[in-house]
Amino acid sequence: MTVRVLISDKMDPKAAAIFRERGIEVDEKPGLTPDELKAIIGDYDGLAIRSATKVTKALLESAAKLKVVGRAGIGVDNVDIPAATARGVVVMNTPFGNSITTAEHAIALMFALARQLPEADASTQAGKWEKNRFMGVELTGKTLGLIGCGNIGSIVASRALGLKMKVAAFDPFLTPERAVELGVDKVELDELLRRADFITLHTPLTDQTRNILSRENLAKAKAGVRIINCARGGLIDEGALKDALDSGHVGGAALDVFMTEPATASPLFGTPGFISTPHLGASTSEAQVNVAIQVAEQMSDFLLLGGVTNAVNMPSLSAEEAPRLKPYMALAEKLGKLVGQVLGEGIRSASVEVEGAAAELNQKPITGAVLAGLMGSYSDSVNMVNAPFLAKERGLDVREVRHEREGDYHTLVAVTVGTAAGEVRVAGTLFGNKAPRLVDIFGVGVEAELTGSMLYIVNSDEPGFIGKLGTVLGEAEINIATFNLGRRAAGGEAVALVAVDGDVSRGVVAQLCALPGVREVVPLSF
Ligand SMILES: NC(=O)C1=CN([C@@H]2O[C@H](COP(=O)(O)OP(=O)(O)OC[C@H]3O[C@@H](n4cnc5c(N)ncnc54)[C@H](O)[C@@H]3O)[C@@H](O)[C@H]2O)C=CC1
Ligand SMILES: O=C(O)C(=O)COP(=O)(O)O
Repeated sequence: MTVRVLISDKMDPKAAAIFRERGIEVDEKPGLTPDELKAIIGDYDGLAIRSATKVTKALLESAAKLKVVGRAGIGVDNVDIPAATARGVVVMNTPFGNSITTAEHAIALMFALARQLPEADASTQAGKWEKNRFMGVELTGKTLGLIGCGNIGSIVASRALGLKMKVAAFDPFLTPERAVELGVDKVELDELLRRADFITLHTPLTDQTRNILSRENLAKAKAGVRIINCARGGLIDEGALKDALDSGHVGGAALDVFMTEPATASPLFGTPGFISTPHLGASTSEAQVNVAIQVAEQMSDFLLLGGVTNAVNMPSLSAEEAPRLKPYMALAEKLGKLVGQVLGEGIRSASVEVEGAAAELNQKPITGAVLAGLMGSYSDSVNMVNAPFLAKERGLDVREVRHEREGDYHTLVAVTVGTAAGEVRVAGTLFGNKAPRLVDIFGVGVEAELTGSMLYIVNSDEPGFIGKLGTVLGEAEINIATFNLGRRAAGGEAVALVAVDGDVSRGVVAQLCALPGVREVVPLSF
């Protein structure tokens, strides 16, 4: 089957080359309007983007085949992650490929502010030679306030320390040990504002960081502070920044990113002390090659092998692990599907146990597959990506249990599902490490392949039942492919799992239900 990827932003040609090498069809169409993109997105399994493409809920609704969005870069605020997750689309980024480059841009802007480089350049090239106009400040000994001390922030810190600056960092997730290791002072925001001669922002745009340099916080900053933003527009109140530059409270500001991009008009433009670049933080040839290669490899691994790296809405699964896990995920999904179809609605909890060889594997994808199977019976669009999210949304209590020891089987996945009526358990193993087999259904030992169209029948263990069942199916011209029987005790409750060719109509199900001793008949499909 042809796998197709669309690259909808300007990307290094290495990305397209990798997709092609790996047998994926690729179209490069940077600069489409949202409507143009919406019109064609339905043809693609993968979408590779940078910051210009907006992956909105409306776009995702037209993306019937889409399985993965790959961001060649870090920030994913241009992707509606909840909407992608709800539709089962994996979103991945490349969290390190452009961090040095972006940190260097922040440092470049800091120098540009300290020595008014853009203005001095423009004036000199205009033939003015204004040597006395451009008095700068030294960086040595000054305090740099970092808001956000993650990958980029910590690279900026190490460069600034090399420039003999003092570094104070505000980052609620920065541990005191890491701060010591980086050589930065971990401080609260107010202290940073009070102390910093330069402030640089390196947080994602979230509800907590939006407007973090608000009018009020700008007012708290040290007089003459110089501000750099190479992270995201929206972190600074641009109107308040303009006023603070005009009043001289802020001595200079350099923005690479803006609230609205492309920023072709802004009240800040032309303000003395203001410098801007058009979201160039990641734009070096080195960084663009890094992120292009990485995103194409990650997306190809996912589309071709099921490997998941750097997903922001799903646990990782290496391309090496994926083939080993594949049969387990098939087994897990079948077990989930079985219980989901037999119980229908009303599931409150699910516990996924792995035992023996299965316990050596990454359990998250196995649990995801169980949940996808379990909930797939009441929604068509459930998959491994959105199943854990949907389970949480439905208030399902999900547990994972790992037993290193081997039981009766060398490998086992068991699923216990709770409803208001109590708990039921099914378990399965892999024959030859690849073929999924059900070995326990609600406490009854069986050995059944879960495949195609099946019937789950509970009846009292009485002579003659199998003959009557065969007659009803035969008269309806339904061929029995395999027949599995198990029972709790002789003469007690028996369970039959019958694989049949073709679908079983409601009428036939009703006839089966009417047979003497039959307690339950559920048509299943795998
Ligand atoms: N201008 C450009 O071209 C580029 C911009 N970026 C932006 O830079 C941002 C940072 O990138 P990385 O350092 O790689 O991300 P990261 O995830 O490694 O670091 C972000 C840091 O922000 C901290 N943080 C989160 N909420 C915070 C809060 N409320 N207050 C203070 N700190 C908070 C986190 O704890 C984390 O340490 C990205 O999210 C992206 O938006 C990234 C690359 C290029
Ligand atoms: O990686 C990021 O977060 C960036 O902001 C880089 O954006 P870009 O890929 O240059 O549009």
